[in-house]
Amino acid sequence: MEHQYDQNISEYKYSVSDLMLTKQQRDFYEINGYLVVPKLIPDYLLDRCCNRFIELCHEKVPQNQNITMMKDISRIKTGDQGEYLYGKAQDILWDDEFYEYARYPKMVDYVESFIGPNVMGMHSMFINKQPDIGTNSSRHPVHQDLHYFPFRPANLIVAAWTACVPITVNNGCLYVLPGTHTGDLYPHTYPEPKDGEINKLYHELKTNNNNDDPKKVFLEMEKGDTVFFHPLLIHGSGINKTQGFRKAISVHYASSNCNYIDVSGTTQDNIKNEVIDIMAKKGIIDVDYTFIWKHHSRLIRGVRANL
Ligand SMILES: O=C(O)CCC(=O)C(=O)O
Ligand SMILES: [Fe+2]
Repeated sequence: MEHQYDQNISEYKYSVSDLMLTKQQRDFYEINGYLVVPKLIPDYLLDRCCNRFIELCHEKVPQNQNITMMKDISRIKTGDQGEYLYGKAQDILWDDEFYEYARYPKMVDYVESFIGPNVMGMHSMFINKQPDIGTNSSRHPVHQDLHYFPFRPANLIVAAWTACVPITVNNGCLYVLPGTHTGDLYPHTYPEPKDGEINKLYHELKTNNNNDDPKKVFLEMEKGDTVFFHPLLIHGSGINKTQGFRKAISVHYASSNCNYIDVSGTTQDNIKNEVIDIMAKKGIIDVDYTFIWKHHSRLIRGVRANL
């Protein structure tokens, strides 16, 4: 199929083509920095991902798959096990079940509309937000994803995030600040301890005046609904006030035509050093930040260029 890539000749800045997007959807993304597509991913595929996550909570993770199982900080202390202990599976692109999500053709068609034909999966996770036990650790503080990424340009990066169960304000849905993708990348750091316990690497926007921002939009979603969002969009998620598990799966895609950048001396220095320290503790030493990203990413469609 011939696709029209009109990046240079159109007024569009944050999307490269109309392959999957109606004019209305494309305009919405350009203005707001996110787009919800209802019922994009079929239930059977999400059920398989949920089952795989539960399996991984109880079994040894295969060595060849790169997956990191992350425990919720509050649950480590309570001695909980299984789904109550693990809040996240990270770097899931080499697992057959999760990969079916990441490569789901209709979703990648949308991704291609935002970033073009050479699609890399850069960052991936299955998120299991457990019931909060009063420590606030189930919240995800307000942030911009670009803080974590040592590659540019930002406009050739897009996240896909899919609800695996019905997600509401009550169980900690995503919230977004529409239009913030047109701004800068801001400094991030750990939230104040008074705000409760916080999981490793969950940095927060430093100038956090956004909590009472009237523009905060809560994205309540049905199972299978998928939100695409720009890496500068300010977003986060609240605590899970229910007794159920709020499950979601996400992949952050980038065009392989992006380039790695050295983030030393920038606002991203803190996250870079923290990730390198974590790697060193795992015995992976003398690697730079971009090596880690090269190692975790996977080509999904098109050709691998620079990343
Ligand atoms: O699922 C959440 O609560 C937050 C996820 C998130 O920030 C992301 O996928 O970029
Ligand atoms: Fe995020």
